[in-house]
Amino acid sequence: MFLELSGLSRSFDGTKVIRDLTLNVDQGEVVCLLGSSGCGKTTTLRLVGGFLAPDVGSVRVDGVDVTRLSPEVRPTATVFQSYALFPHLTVAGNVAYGLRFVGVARREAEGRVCEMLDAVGLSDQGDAHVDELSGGQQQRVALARALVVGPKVLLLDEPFSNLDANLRLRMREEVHQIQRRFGVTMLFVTHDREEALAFGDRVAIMREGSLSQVGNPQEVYRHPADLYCARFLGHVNELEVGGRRLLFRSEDVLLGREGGLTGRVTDASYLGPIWEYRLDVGGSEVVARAPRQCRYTRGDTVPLAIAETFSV
Ligand SMILES: Nc1ncnc2c1ncn2[C@@H]1O[C@H](COP(=O)(O)OP(=O)(O)OP(=O)(O)O)[C@@H](O)[C@H]1O
Repeated sequence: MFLELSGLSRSFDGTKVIRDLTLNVDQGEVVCLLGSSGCGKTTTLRLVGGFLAPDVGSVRVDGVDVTRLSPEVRPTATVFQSYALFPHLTVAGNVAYGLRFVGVARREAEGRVCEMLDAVGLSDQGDAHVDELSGGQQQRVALARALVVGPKVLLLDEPFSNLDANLRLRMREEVHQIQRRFGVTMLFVTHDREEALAFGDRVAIMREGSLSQVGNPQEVYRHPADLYCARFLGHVNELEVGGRRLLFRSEDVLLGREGGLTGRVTDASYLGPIWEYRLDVGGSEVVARAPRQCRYTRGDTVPLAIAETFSV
């Protein structure tokens, strides 16, 4: 394994925040660390980046134990939520900054800065000051600054959280392209389930300082380890049918299809590409997501079938 987190634990003021966390990441793989606020995602990233030391456990990168190394000498680079750019330096100055500590000759440094600015689409902004840039551009500078040192592992802490929804999607795609181009191994922190599913080769679901499930997006979504993981990734319907408890996703409810069940529509919300319905099915609430063409209104009685269930 390329990045190995083994049995990491860390307490603050006597409270255990990270509990015996183990995670292995392949070379070139993107793993998204997904969890609710306060579950320990940033602390985990700081342990990997060297900004914090674990009480117990180790971090290895490419076979080397880096647990006691400081951030500057670790083969990792971090993109923080706040970008942490230097306002008094130009775009190129910010990108070049990291190279000062790794003893790269001036000419080579200039070449690498140019290459990185090109990779993030900022070739013509090298002389600009960072406070003249938009949020998305600042994000690109932060990414270029992290990549310029040629890290073996790139750590990203909610890098898109300050961007609006459209830019967020665009930056996600751009970072994905850059990741593929450089083949860099990534640990990516987010609390956004869609972002984790779309971005990660694997998703690691974190809860109260440890990992509840690690798997590829389809695995964690379709075969959740437990109800917590299932609910974290989307709405879970629970229905007693013939003495059995069925668990199923809202998009697996087929409205208008004869399946032995009937529901009464209690609410309908238009979400753009789809409608979301709430139905009363024999006294239980069922949430259904259906294409635009599938149109019902409150009070309608609708036959329904369930396409797929899952168990935990
Ligand atoms: N330096 C610190 N001193 C004391 N407590 C800390 C410190 N850093 C983190 N914590 C606590 O550890 C817990 C986990 O924090 P962490 O920032 O890792 O969570 P998170 O999952 O990244 O949350 P968010 O999504 O809100 O950023 C929280 O209860 C936090 O208050």
